[in-house]
Formats: sequence, structure tokens, C-alpha cells
Amino acid sequence: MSQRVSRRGLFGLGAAGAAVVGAGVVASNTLFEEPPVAHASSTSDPFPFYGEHQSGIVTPAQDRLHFVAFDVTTKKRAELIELLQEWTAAAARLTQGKEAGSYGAVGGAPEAAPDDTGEALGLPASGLTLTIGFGASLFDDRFGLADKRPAALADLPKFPGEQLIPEISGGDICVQACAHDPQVAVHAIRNLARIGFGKVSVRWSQLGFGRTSSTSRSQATPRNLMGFKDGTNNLKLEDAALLRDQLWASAQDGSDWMAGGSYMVTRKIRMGIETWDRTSLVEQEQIFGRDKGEGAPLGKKAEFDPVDFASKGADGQPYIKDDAHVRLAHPTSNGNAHLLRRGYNFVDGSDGLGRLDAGLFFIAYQRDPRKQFVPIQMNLAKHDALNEYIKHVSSGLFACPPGVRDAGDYWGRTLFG
Ligand SMILES: C=CC1=C(C)c2cc3[nH]c(cc4nc(cc5[nH]c(cc1n2)c(C)c5CCC(=O)O)C(CCC(=O)O)=C4C)c(C)c3C=C
Ligand SMILES: [Fe+2]
Repeated sequence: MSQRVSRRGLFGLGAAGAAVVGAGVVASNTLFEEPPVAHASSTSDPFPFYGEHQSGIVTPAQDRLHFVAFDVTTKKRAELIELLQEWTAAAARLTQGKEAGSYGAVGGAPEAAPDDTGEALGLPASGLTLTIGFGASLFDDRFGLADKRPAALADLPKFPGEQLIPEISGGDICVQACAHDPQVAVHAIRNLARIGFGKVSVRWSQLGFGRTSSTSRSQATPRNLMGFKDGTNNLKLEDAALLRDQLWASAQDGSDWMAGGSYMVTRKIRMGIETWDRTSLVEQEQIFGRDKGEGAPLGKKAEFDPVDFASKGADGQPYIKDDAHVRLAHPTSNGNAHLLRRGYNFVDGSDGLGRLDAGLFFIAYQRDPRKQFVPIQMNLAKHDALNEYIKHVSSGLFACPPGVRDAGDYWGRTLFG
């Protein structure tokens, strides 16, 4: 059964209702709380906010993304904790289709700035998830966190060929907003930025459309901007044993506060779309090692046929070449390392030289980037035939803490508490 608490419903309470709600965040939650659905059954339904793990990781990937990285500008630890608490309360509301604050866009005092910006009034939850992560720079000496930096949050090495732009890389805190409606995702990030005014500033942000991964077997595999099915051989929510082994951090990994959390790597990867579009079909397929129509491994027929790196064609050469993307990224080439990929296509207009500024905003979750993203990306950066058509221009690495248990908990409590 689904619940629908749309912002329109809330708005309908009017000022009197809003005034009661205004007694406080907890009170407002109590007033409106309904048991969250375990699984959204339509694209307008909410996903639960509270749980052992943050939503937005194994949650079936939604269609739209607004990703933001903040720098913390306050020097006071207490102010940062207070902000995380305010953000958590707002996120609990927003993900359930409510306004960011209890007064809302039009229910507060006319003399005061509204506690919601209003552009999502009337829109349902739209499957919004908000996922927070902490970057390595947060663990300097500003907030007394230096000895809490997890070993797995080690700086990524420099990879061959990358051309990173510092202004759109890194950040102290990130928030990934995913939803089926772009207005809902943008509204959520905008309101978190508004609440954070004076304590954080936006370092960079990225819009994404058209998910490029499936994170559940219930989803069809989407296509990336190169026209290939992307996300076929991904970690999926149904792979319980693999998720335990490869996705979720545990207390035994060395940082108690991260138990139940996961590490997120982001890479903005620009594609040379125009060159790609002039490349022959056979070459495109050899670059990935899969066919373009079905997404089947070369030498096989169906998308989910197992990849066979040994079998050879009539010419005596392996169907999947040594420099093919799927061979180099496969767990068998990387010490059994898996990733949960959750990326999005992006088009940021054009670059002034007649080319689309487009590509893949790659997002991957894992238990330990030193053993997963780093060896895979090193292998790809050195040998991948795809490198001729792509350029990594931004990078991020964030420790995403465990889920928020209930209305008395907050994002990052295990780190600060
Ligand atoms: C370091 C990790 C990876 C980066 C960076 C990356 C970039 C990238 N990938 C595609 C398109 C496809 N990738 C596919 C498979 C695939 N990619 C990675 C990792 C990275 N990709 C992995 C681990 C895998 C799975 C390999 C396997 O086990 O078979 C595929 C095939 C379909 C699929 O299984 O998802 C495509 C297509 C692009 C366009 C890109 C950079 C722009
Ligand atoms: Fe890939």
C-alpha cells in the first residue's frame, strides 16, 4: 500500500494547521507521520527515510539526479552538528513529499522568509532519496575529527589521463538527491543549501538525467549517451551476500561509526560524443565487449548471458578483446572487486566549440575504495579502449554514514555523538 502525503495536502491545512505544526520539527513529524512504504510502487510514491542504511544506495535507481558538494564555512563544531540535525529533519520531511519546514512556503509569518522555497508545492514525493557523505577534507583539525578519518577514505591516487578540475572536485559534505521528477530533486538540494546558509557554501553541483544503472533486478537496464545498455552486470539490491561482502562497511573494517555505511566515488566523465558518433558499430561494440542492440556479451545472445572471456571467434581471436571495457572492469580482472554503480547521464549545454558538453556522472558505492574503485579504475585508465573517447574532469570520495534510525537520530550522529 502506498501513502500519498503531497505538499498540496499539507498546504491545505492552512495557517492554523501550520501553526500547530510549528511547535517543532518532532511535533510536526508526529502530526503527519504515517508508516513509510517498504517499496515505492509508483514513481510518485515515497521511499522510507529511516533505516539501517541510507536510502539512495540500493534503492532502485530513480531517473533524475541533483548532486551537491558543500564546503563547511562555520568553524564551530556545535554549529555543524546543529546543521546536520536541521538537515536530517528537513530530509525526513522532503523525502515523504512534505515541505522542508513545518510552516511551508506560504504558511508562515508574511514578514519572514518562508521555510520552504515553494517550487515543489503540489508535487508528490516522486521517489526522492537524500544520501549524505563526508569528504576527507572534513577530517582536518577544524572539528576535532582528525582521528575519526577512516583508512578507507584515503585520497584517491592520480590516475593516468585524468584532467581533474579542482573547483568541481572534492568537498567537505555531499548530498545526492535522486527522484523521478527533476523539480523535486532540485527543490530538495536548494532547501538544504538555504538551511545551511552561513554554515556551508555550495562548492559544486551536478544535474543528471536518465539513470545509467539498474540497482534492482526489477528494473530494465537503461542506456548511456553512447547508446549502450549500462548497468547489466551491476551489484543489485537482491544480491544480499555480495552486498554484505562488497557494499556495506562493518565495525571490523576499523571505523565503528561507519558500520552500515558505504563509500561513494563520483567521477564526472566527459564524452567525445561527436567522435564516438563517427565510430563504426563494430568498433563501438568491441570497445565495450557487448553488442549495442541487446547488450549481450560478444559471442553470446542475451543480455544476461554470462560473460565468457575465453571463447574465440572464427579468426582465432577472443570475442571480447584484451582492451575491452567489460573485460578490464570485470571482477575476475580485479581481485574479485565489485561496485554498485548508480550514475547518470549529463548534458551541460555545449562547449562553445560546437560540441555537446556531455557524458556520464559516474557514482559508485563500495565497502573499501582502496580495494574496489582504485584497482578497477587503474586498470581502465591504463588499458581501456574507451579512453580515446572519454576524459575524467571531476572526482569525489565520500564516506556515507549508516542510516538514520528514527526521528531522534540525525545524519552523522555516529561520527559526532
Ligand atoms: C572504475 C569504474 C568504472 C568507470 C569509471 C566506468 C566508466 C564507464 N563505463 C561505461 C559504460 C559501461 N560500463 C559497463 C560495465 C562496467 N563498468 C564498470 C566500471 C566502470 N565504468 C564495471 C565494474 C562494469 C561491469 C563489468 C562486468 O563485470 O561485466 C558496461 C557494460 C554493461 C554493464 O555491465 O553495465 C557499459 C556499457 C561508460 C560509458 C563509462 C565512462 C564514460
Ligand atoms: Fe563501465
